[in-house]
Amino acid sequence: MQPVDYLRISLIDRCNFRCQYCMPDGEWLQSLSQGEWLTAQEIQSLLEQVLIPVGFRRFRLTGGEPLLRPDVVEIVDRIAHLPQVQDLAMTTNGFLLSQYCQALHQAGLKRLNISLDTLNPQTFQAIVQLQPEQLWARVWEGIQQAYATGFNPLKLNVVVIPGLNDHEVLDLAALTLDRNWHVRFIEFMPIGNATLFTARQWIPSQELRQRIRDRWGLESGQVLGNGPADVFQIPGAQGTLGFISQMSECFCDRCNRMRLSADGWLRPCLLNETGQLDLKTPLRAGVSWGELQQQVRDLLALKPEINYKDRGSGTVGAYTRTMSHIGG
Ligand SMILES: Nc1nc2c(ncn2[C@@H]2O[C@H](COP(=O)(O)OP(=O)(O)OP(=O)(O)O)[C@@H](O)[C@H]2O)c(=O)[nH]1
Ligand SMILES: C[S@@+](CC[C@H](N)C(=O)[O-])C[C@H]1O[C@@H](n2cnc3c(N)ncnc32)[C@H](O)[C@@H]1O
Ligand code: SF4
Ligand code: SF4
Repeated sequence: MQPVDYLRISLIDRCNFRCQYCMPDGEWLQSLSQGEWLTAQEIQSLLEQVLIPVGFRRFRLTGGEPLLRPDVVEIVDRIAHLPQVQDLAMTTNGFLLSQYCQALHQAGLKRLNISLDTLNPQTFQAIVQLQPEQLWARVWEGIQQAYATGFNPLKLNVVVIPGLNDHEVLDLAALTLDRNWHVRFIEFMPIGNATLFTARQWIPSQELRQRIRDRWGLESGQVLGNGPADVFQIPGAQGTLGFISQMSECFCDRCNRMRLSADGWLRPCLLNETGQLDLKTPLRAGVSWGELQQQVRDLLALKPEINYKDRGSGTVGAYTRTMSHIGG
């Protein structure tokens, strides 16, 4: 078993996009109120006093959209300065990146993964389900600025949806030819929008690799990361290609992570609801750090049994929390 030392922290459950694959169809999502969020100080205390002592060392800030959190730079600064932290990264939709990338970098954020499912502005509007033009251009500008600011490696996440953006796989892969960017293709998972998942299904990474291999050839590659991507490279390209293949090649037996939600629930698995632990209520009630550490150690001991394969054991009907709530 892998050591579980990677924590994905959701800073906020709200988002300024409504990506088709992430949000339930036509359903209004109830958001947490600001008072329900862990504060910046509470996140720092939980890390320093509970989660780092039980072994977490690598952290990723996500959401919802983490850049909607007003104190995001302060949170980065607090985490980056904890001496035991070995890696601090963020996953964002990039819309507010131009505005924030300098401050985030100065505060100590090292790596960024940015969602970019298409190179076509109209397809982008259809995916994020928002009307204003210039959305794609603004995200593209954010990516360029983040790269210029020095975020390295800079990764782009593409959820591949049959009939929606799969015809762009070669164009997206081509971004890595002359840029040191790392494009990752993610198999659509059955969380977020069940209707879309049932209608469209997913494309196995193996099939995408074959398309790329037929065009340019493909060899194994390497890039810094803590996640489940299998990394390849077009021969001679500056960047790499990653494939995140939960559906075709379940990677649960190498799972190294847990998630902390914006309202302080520690969750052992993205796709299985078993074992979630409320840390905020006892924290606010003054329960001792030692007691909280013990509760997390007990959950870590159960973690190998809580995974996608065994999801039926913990999930009744549909998932009660979506990707944006859990922290994807
Ligand atoms: N099933 C499953 N999918 C995951 C998990 N972690 C990440 N993913 C998928 O991988 C995608 C990309 O994750 P990112 O937020 O970019 O982070 P990462 O791949 O862990 O990051 P690196 O440290 O750069 O490797 C997510 O959107 C999910 O679709 C996980 O624990 N389980
Ligand atoms: C939930 S988002 C949160 C961070 C940020 N808002 C963003 O989009 O990058 C994190 C990641 O989850 C991925 N994601 C969301 N729903 C998914 C699904 N049903 N299957 C696979 N990946 C999904 C997104 O593409 C994104 O890369
Ligand atoms: S949380 Fe991320 S993936 Fe989900 S709707 Fe927002 S931008 Fe899209
Ligand atoms: S589905 Fe659960 S156990 Fe499997 S890799 Fe993702 S978080 Fe880990």
